[in-house]
Amino acid sequence: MSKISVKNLNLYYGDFQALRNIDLNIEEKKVTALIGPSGCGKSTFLRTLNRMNDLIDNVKTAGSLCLEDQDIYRDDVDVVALRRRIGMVFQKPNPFPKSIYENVAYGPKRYGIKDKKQLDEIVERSLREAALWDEVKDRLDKSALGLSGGQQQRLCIARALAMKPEVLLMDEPTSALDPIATAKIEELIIELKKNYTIVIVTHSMQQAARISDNTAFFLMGDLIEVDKTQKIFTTPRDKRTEDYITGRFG
Ligand SMILES: Nc1ncnc2c1ncn2[C@@H]1O[C@H](COP(=O)(O)OP(=O)(O)OP(=O)(O)O)[C@@H](O)[C@H]1O
Repeated sequence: MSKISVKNLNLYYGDFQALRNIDLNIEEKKVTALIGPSGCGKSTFLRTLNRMNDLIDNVKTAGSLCLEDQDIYRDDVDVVALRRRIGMVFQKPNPFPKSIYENVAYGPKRYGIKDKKQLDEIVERSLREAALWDEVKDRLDKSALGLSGGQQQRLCIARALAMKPEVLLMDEPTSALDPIATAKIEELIIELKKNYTIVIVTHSMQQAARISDNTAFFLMGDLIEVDKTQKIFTTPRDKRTEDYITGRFG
């Protein structure tokens, strides 16, 4: 089933067209990987899904993007509520300079949850879901900045999960991490897809092959091909996809 369906999406930064006629369905409770050479529009596309591009000046978006049956670009959409349903994790772990507890409790508190017991429960659930609880449960009041890079990234995932999103967008979430921390995040992503729909931008084709169900290949603003990951990496339909995955460019 499609969680998000994108039809005829075009996006411009001023006069520059960064995405052209994109049609793509994001399947529910699956991992969709976005791959392609630098500058092809992967991050731009990812940001259209929760309207993060709205924050950039001079962006024009046309086409239709639906989260289930809701058109997310309608004028009356509450963008804050939308971003609550579609959370985001960035390339570089970006915890707040606050305690581990406060990082996770921050969003729920802003949404008006004040009850300490309820916040405790959200913090524990989110940290458990992000496979971080056992490592931090005895130092919840310590600064998040004292965690390792991989732990910080799992904390950022916990922070997103605290808002009970339905979709998680991840923009190269492991590119700043070592192989062991990367493996932990990959395991976590595979676990999380039981409950969440995940869209991940990655430069690593090995990573896309390891963790994703579907893969979309972008090239210079066009979506060249989208299919089951297995198919993309074994028998792609388009010569350009084949050239990219066999390392002929990129
Ligand atoms: N804020 C912006 N203003 C103008 N042009 C932009 C902006 N952000 C991105 N672009 C341009 O849009 C195109 C797509 O960029 P985008 O960052 O989406 O690509 P990408 O595939 O994610 O690249 P990378 O893998 O290097 O992160 C590029 O040509 C880029 O220079």
